[in-house]
Amino acid sequence: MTMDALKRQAAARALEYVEDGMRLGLGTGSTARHFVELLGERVRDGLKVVGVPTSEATRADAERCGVPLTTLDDLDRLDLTVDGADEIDPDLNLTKGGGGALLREKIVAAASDRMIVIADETKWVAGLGRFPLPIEVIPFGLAATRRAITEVFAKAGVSGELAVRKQPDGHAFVTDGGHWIFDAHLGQIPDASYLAGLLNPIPGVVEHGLFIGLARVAMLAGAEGIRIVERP
Ligand SMILES: O=C(CO)[C@H](O)[C@H](O)COP(=O)(O)O
Repeated sequence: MTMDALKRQAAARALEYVEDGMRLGLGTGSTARHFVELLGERVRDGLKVVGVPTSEATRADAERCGVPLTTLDDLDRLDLTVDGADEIDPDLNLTKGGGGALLREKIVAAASDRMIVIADETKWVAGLGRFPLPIEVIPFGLAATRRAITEVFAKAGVSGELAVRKQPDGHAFVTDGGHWIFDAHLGQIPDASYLAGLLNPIPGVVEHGLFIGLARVAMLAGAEGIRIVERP
């Protein structure tokens, strides 16, 4: 089975948790796109839901699939968010932001009663850090922000290259919020929760890709079928 087919299987399983009338957070990335497409099929069959997209890309996908949309300006709470991840550890802490949507993804996940993460089994890791950690920053004062991040890395016992994310044309990648992203190549993060707490207050850091305690359930698709892991 292809990786794409596995992602679609995980998305299909998450769809079983969607009920009529739900307010949904719609994640970003190739796995979340499968969920949006399958949700669109259910909407065409009469399911009544409303979604909040976590990126302009997901907004476009949802509109194409006929999923009714709203915003967190109009709603202050969601029932369920379904999103992908770049890494998932046994406590269901996540690394997210490979697609650059971490800020809206975290706002939407935090506003949801429940977050289900959908992925293929390759995203399951014993500990976070192999995937470069995205850190969304304000472009103003970049060198000072970089220095402050490096200092908290030392405090958290991690180190590695901190690279501004680039587009294929060499220009800086710009998020939907108009910010830049540092990708931190750390290799391993011994205490992701501690590092998250150190990164949060740095001026210039808008958000980072450590999602601690947000996901409640993970649906992991592999050759043997779907494995469902609930947060301990
Ligand atoms: O965090 C994300 C986007 O910001 C995605 O959920 C993450 O990158 C996983 O993407 P994919 O499903 O394409 O592997």
